[in-house]
Order: sequence, then structure tokens, then C-alpha cells
Amino acid sequence: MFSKDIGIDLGTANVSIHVKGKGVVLDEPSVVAIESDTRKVLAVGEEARRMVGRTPGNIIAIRPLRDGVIADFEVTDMMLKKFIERVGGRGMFSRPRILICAPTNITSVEQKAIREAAIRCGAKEVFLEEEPKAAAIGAGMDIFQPSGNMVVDIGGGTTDVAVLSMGDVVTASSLKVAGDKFDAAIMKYIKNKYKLLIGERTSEDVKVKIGTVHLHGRREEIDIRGRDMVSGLPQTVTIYSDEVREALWEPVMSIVAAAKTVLERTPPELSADIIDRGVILTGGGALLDGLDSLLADELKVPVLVAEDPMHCVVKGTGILLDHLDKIARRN
Ligand SMILES: Nc1ncnc2c1ncn2[C@@H]1O[C@H](COP(=O)(O)OP(=O)(O)OP(=O)(O)O)[C@@H](O)[C@H]1O
Repeated sequence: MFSKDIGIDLGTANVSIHVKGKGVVLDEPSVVAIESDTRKVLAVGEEARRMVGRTPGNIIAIRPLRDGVIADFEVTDMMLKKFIERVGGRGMFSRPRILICAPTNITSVEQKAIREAAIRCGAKEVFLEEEPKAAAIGAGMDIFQPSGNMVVDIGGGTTDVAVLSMGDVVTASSLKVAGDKFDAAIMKYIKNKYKLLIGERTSEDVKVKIGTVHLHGRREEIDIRGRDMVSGLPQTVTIYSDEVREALWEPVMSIVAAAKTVLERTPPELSADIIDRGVILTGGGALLDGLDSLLADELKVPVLVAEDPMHCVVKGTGILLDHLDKIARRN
């Protein structure tokens, strides 16, 4: 038996777990498949994700954290437990300290419930930390100095924009527009233009494989399949990058607007630092083609995509666990 610190990014799209000395040991979609009458968990993570939209009547594949909030706490609790067990939380480690980054807008009741879930999984101590802070640290920023660092973390359910200095958030904005809303916008566009109904996974595929948000972004195409709304029969349509740009314009511009507002509210000394260092993009949404150039054009500051953006938050939890003195006063 040995004690290890565990850092968890409890994301609306993905859960990642970092174990001290080992690095990122788990990376799974935040999906749970349950039997609807008994509420028995049949699968979690990738296995459950493959079932989304393909389950028979008595099985449901749930994303318990949706749109940046905990939509189903009981299932979130079960999922968290399964993942901690999978990395050896109950057996191998004697009472680990667990640091969790949860969606920014969860209520204090939900925070308490997450703490209790982690305690039930065997945690000795539980710390909750704000996502943008962990993202910035995981992206390699030294946010503990008296200088301005700006991070835009675009996940599945939420986008967090924050300016940090001396270890804390100075100005911030959190909006429920991120990867899921991009997928929904693509679905709506294809429905309106081609009268074709597609599923969330197809829509996400279009975004990842050919999507762009910049006029000078990539130019690719993909054949997608769905159900024709008129005939009711399966149909194939070719979609182009330019069309995805058009579909994503509205949600992307709301992220641009949030970033502008945060910059406008930032004290001038810190703004000067941001011009020098640039804005760092983290989260899976940072991988969207052309987003860095579009934000740079709109904000008139350099914008850089962090290395391995989807793991910045969980890597940040690992670093924070090594410096618990810097966060202990908040927990
Ligand atoms: N190459 C890519 N291009 C565009 N989007 C991508 C790409 N890869 C992943 N994504 C999107 O990133 C999102 C997931 O990102 P991430 O894992 O950072 O979210 P999360 O931390 O679970 O969510 P949140 O921060 O809202 O809790 C999904 O919407 C996914 O479609």
C-alpha cells in the first residue's frame, strides 16, 4: 500500500486522471451506459460512448455533465467512482489526496457532493480548484508571479476566459458555449441546408476532420451519412470546410466577444504583459482549425495553442498537488 496524490479533470466531455509519479493514467469520455429500469452501470468511458445514439430501449448512454453543469449527479458519482477504482484508488493507494477540477459554474451543493463522492472513494483530503487556473499552470504559465497571463480554455460544455496574476484570477468570464455547441450548430446547419438529420458523433467528426473557423483556414471535404427528412431514407452528403466555418460563426463569435470583454476589464499593467506573452488556448476546442488566428485578428494580441491542449487541466492538477500550500487557503 502506498499513498499517491491524484489529480482529476472532471470535464463535461472527458475525464482525465493524473497520478503523481506516473503522469496521465486515464483519459476517457464522460459517458455512462446504464440499464434504465435497474440503474445498473453497464459501461463507462469509451465503451459507453460507442453506445451513444445506438442503444436499445432498456439501455441509456448518459453524459452526466452536460452544458457545463452536473445534469445527473447520481450518475456523475458512479462514473467518478468507477474511474478512481480503475486507476487503483481503492486498492493500491492508501487514502490519496485528490484534487478535482470541475466545471466552473457548479453550485456549492454540487461542490460538496463532489467532495463527498471523492471521500467515499477513499480520499484522505479533497481539494477543488478552478479550471482556468489549472489550465494555465498545465500550459506552462507561471501564474504565481505579479504579471498578467491570459488563458482561454474551450472544453465540451464551457469556455473559460481568465486573466491570472499572483496565483489568482483577476478578471474572468465563463460561457456555456464550447465544443458541444459547435457540434449542435453543425447539426442545425446541415438540417437546414440539406434536410439531413445527423447524430452528435457525426457532427463532431465533421468539426474535427474538416472544420475551420478562419477564412484562410483549411479547405477539405467529407462525406457524411444521415437520415433524409423528406424521404426518411439514409442519405450521403458532401460537406466542405467553408460550410463548417459558416455554421460555427455564431458560437465562435460569442467566444471572441467574451475574450474582448475580459481584456477590456483587465488592469492596464496586466494588459501590457498579455501583449508580450500572448493569450494561451487550452482544452479540446483549442484544436479547432483557425481559432488561434481568428482570435489573434480580433483581439489584436498574439494567440498561441498550448502544447497538448486537452491535457493542460489535468497536468495542472498534478503540478498544483506538488504546491498545495499555494491553494490550501482556498479549500
Ligand atoms: N481536433 C479537434 N478540433 C476541434 N475540436 C476538438 C478537437 N479535438 C477535440 N475537440 C473537442 O474538444 C471538446 C472536449 O474538450 P475537453 O476534453 O478539453 O473538454 P472537457 O474538459 O471535458 O470540457 P469542460 O472544460 O467543458 O468541462 C469536445 O467538444 C471535442 O469535440
